[in-house]
Formats: sequence, C-alpha cells, structure tokens
Amino acid sequence: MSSVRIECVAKEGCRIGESPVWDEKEGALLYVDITGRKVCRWSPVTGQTQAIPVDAPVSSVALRQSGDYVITLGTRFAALKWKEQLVTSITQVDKDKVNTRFNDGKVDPAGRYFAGTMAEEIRPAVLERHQGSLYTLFPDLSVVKHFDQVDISNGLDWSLDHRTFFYIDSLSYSVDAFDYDLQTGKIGNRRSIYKLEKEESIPDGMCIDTEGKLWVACYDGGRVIRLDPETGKRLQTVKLPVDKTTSCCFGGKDYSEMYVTSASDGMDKEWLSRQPQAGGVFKITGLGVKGVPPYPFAG
Ligand SMILES: O=C(O)[C@H](O)[C@@H](O)[C@H](O)[C@H](O)CO
Ligand SMILES: [Zn+2]
Repeated sequence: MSSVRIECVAKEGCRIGESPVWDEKEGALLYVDITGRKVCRWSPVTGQTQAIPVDAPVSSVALRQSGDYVITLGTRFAALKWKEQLVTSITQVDKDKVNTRFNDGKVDPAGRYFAGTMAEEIRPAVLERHQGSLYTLFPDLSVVKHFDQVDISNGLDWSLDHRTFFYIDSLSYSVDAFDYDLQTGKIGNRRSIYKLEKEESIPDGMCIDTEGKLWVACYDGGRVIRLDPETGKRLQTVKLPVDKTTSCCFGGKDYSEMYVTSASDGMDKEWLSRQPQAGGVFKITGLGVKGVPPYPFAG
C-alpha cells in the first residue's frame, strides 16, 4: 500500500550534512555541512544549492524572527546574514574545554535556541566521552547550561503540547524525554522512551510530525524510524540508499515532504562506490503525515 518515494535532491555530497530546516519564506531547504564548514540552501525551483563557507565546523542552522539565520559555529552561537554572507559571533560556550564543538541545535516553540556540544571526533562516533553539554541561547542572548557529561549531543524537538522535550545523546542509543516548562525553558524528569535496536545503529537527528510521533535518523542505520513516544513502540521504518543518514525535517508544500541529510565522512573508497549518493540530501514523499513548521529564534 506504500507509495513512499525517495529521491536524492541535493547531490553535491556533504561530508556531514546536518540540521535540515525548511525556510518557508524562501521556499528552500537550509542545512549545514559540519566538517565541510558551510551553510547550504537548496531551492526546489532551481534544483541548485547555494553554500556559504564559514571558518569553523558549523553544526546547526535556525531561522531568526528578525530575518536571516542563527547558527552554531565551533563553540559559538552566531548570526548569519545570508545576502551579505556575514557571520557575527553572539556568544561562546565550553570556555573551559579545548576540544569540543557544538553539534545539533533547534529552536523551541518560545523562540529559544537549544544546542549541545561534543568532543571533536577522532573518527565517526569515536571521541573522548562525557565532554559535551546542552545549552540554551535565550532571546536576550544570555546562555544557560542544562547539564554536562554528554557524549554526542544530537536530535531534539518538542511535543505538540510543548510539555515534553525530546533529546538524543547518540552514544546512549536512546531517545529520551524530559518534562518541559515552556514559560521558563527549564527541563526535568529525564527518562528513556526508546532504545535503538542493533541494526538501527546510532540515533542522530530527529523531528516531530503533526500526529505527535517522532522521526529519528539512524546514523549507520541507513533509515529513518517513526516512534510513538507514548507507547515506546516503533511504528514505521523507511530505508534510504545511504548508511549515514544524519537528520530529518518536514518541508515543502504544507510540510508534507520529509528531507533527510546524510554524511560521507568515515567511508572508504569501496563503501563510497557502493553508495555514491552518500552526503546527499533526500526528499521523501508519500509518507501520509505532515510536519510542524520550524520556530524562529526570537532574539
Ligand atoms: O552528525 C552528527 O550529529 C555528528 O556530528 C556526527 O559526527 C555523527 O552523527 C556521529 O559521528 C554519529 O554518532
Ligand atoms: Zn546529528
């Protein structure tokens, strides 16, 4: 019965594609190439990708209420003016650490930018453990640290009623939930809602759909999985033609299409020749569910 269709839309391979975000105003998909150090914008109209090079690993991008974008760059939160190709630092985190960088980030329904850090990888998923922390950049540009001891800070999103925050520390192989206070941005009562199965490999980026179900990209698992956070059950698996699927978001008309980023770092020649689309961005249609528009940073 499935009419699920998968197409590689942005073919110029990323080293680590990440943080896909639909920009409705531009009618385009934003994403980053972390180790490739660029912020990319793909237009479905032209089929072309524009890229802005930056001077450090860029791990997430988010919309900004005042226009343009905010990014996590190295250990900094920064502003990005697209037309001017101008990056300006907002604030720095992990000042007591020498070898960390930001990883995934996303804006909450009240306009706060959540993003976590991790140690620089020696190779994919190999790194000094417990070096990361989870932070929030508030609209007044102040920063709060929620907790530390994170291995690879990754996917994040909020429940439809905004009372739960979902979070992935990749090397825990778990998708976790916290109680969320939208008024204050505080989190608490952490628990696991899903443990990945062996062939699903490493949980990476994540997004929620309009039925309140979570979609998790499985790094080295070559798939996205749909989870019911209420029952802890996996509802659906969609396999992609690349192993290193890194993150997912909904976009396009009415947010009815899913976009999935992927990576090529850590693949040898033979692996790359079997998966020539590694590092590409994929569009999935026919899922029969829609996504929630991204929230812009309110600062
Ligand atoms: O994309 C990310 O989130 C990390 O920056 C990547 O390096 C991989 O996900 C990681 O290697 C797998 O755990
Ligand atoms: Zn990630």
